[in-house]
Amino acid sequence: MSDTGVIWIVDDDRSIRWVLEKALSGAGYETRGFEQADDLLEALQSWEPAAILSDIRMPGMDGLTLLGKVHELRPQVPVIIMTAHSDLDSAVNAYGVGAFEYLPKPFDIDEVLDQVQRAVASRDGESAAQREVRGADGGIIGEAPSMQGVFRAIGRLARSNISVLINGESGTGKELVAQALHQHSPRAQQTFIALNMAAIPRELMESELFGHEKGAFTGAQSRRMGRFEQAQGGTLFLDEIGDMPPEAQTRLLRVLADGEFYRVGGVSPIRADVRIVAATHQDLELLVEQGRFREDLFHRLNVIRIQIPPLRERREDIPLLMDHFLSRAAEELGVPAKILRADALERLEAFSWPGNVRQLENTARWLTVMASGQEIHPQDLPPEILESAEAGPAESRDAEDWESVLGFWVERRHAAGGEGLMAEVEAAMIRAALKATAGRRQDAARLLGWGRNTLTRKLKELEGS
Ligand SMILES: Nc1ncnc2c1ncn2[C@@H]1O[C@H](COP(=O)(O)OP(=O)(O)OP(=O)(O)O)[C@@H](O)[C@H]1O
Repeated sequence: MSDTGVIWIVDDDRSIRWVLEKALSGAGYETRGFEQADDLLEALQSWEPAAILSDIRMPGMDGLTLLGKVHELRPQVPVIIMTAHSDLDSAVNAYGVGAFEYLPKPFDIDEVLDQVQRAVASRDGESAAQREVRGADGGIIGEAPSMQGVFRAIGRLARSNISVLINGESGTGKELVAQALHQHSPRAQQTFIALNMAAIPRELMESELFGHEKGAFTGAQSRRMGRFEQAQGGTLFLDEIGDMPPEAQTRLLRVLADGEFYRVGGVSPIRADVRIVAATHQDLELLVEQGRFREDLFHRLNVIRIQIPPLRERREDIPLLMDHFLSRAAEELGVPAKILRADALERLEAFSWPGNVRQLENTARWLTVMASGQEIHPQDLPPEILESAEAGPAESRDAEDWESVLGFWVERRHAAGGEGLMAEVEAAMIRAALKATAGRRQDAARLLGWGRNTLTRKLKELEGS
């Protein structure tokens, strides 16, 4: 029998059931509440609801087990999983066994209504039970509401091939999100290739992307496959897309429009079956306005946008992330994981993390090596964190202390078995000098005490490395 238009809610928490029932009936749905998954399953033998909203953790049968059983019995019924344990794992687990949506608690009522509406509408389309079963990967940590938005976007995009543009500061996890998009896509079994536009010398960009035929240009001694060809059937992650030179932008646009490309010097077109995920820390709209990025390409890439917030805007994730990285660092080094004292954690939570999660990860490694005891005290923290707390924002800090900061860095690298530090220092100096001179090479060279040719040569070496 059909229970058409009726939304079933299963949650052991009576108040949650009540809130949902009120909201849904206010929106014109009939509802039926269940305290336990078993009762719902029994009713499902004789009735078929329009959709099911299920809690993930309940006494007796949990939400994901219920989900599996619902799909055996009534594969066409969409299920929305609600959970307070809001990480990507449970979301992806839910998608993997065919959930329609994933709703982290505490939820917004409008969002619940929106999802229920879409779940009901989806019944006319593809059956939720036909969703591919995929394993959970975990990996991305985040309980902050802004990260939940990111996870939901990954979940929603799971079955699609559309282009995605990821925005976020350096070290916020753009590549990780791109990988998750790939892993949860129908292309998961194919290749994921990551390419950083800022790291490829301009003159080699086209050949890197599309490959070349033998003799296409001086130095092209043999035919070479480009990244597009390598990623065939899979996903190509184009990081720092804002740094793509104009000629390459034009070619990329043509590939996206035509679905085919030519190797440099090639005459026969090659079909491009590649999903593009692009990322940037820059404001692409602004680059478009300034005429530095093609507007048509921007629109092609910007079908779906995922914005990853900087770590300082999701400080509530710092304890979780720190825990995760401390245990990982300990595992890598084969030592017991250090324990962070509450006062040390407070300092970490107050820090601005300009290098975002990457900086936090490095700090966890550093602490694992450098903190003398098993517990991490505030005084064990790296100087940049201690000093920033004492002296306020980076701008107001005494610029003369760079030598001591450098000293600490060298010590830490030495303790971690580091080598070849000068190359890193030189690269950092070059970047800093170019930043300080707004990219004017002549001025940067003078600042560094080099001739312009030396700087150009060093930059070439850096690009090639
Ligand atoms: N939410 C997260 N949970 C766990 N690890 C994370 C998270 N975000 C980032 N990381 C880790 O931080 C490091 C930096 O992440 P990633 O390389 O994805 O950043 P990015 O934004 O692509 O940086 P860039 O723009 O500099 O290339 C990686 O080691 C990644 O595994």
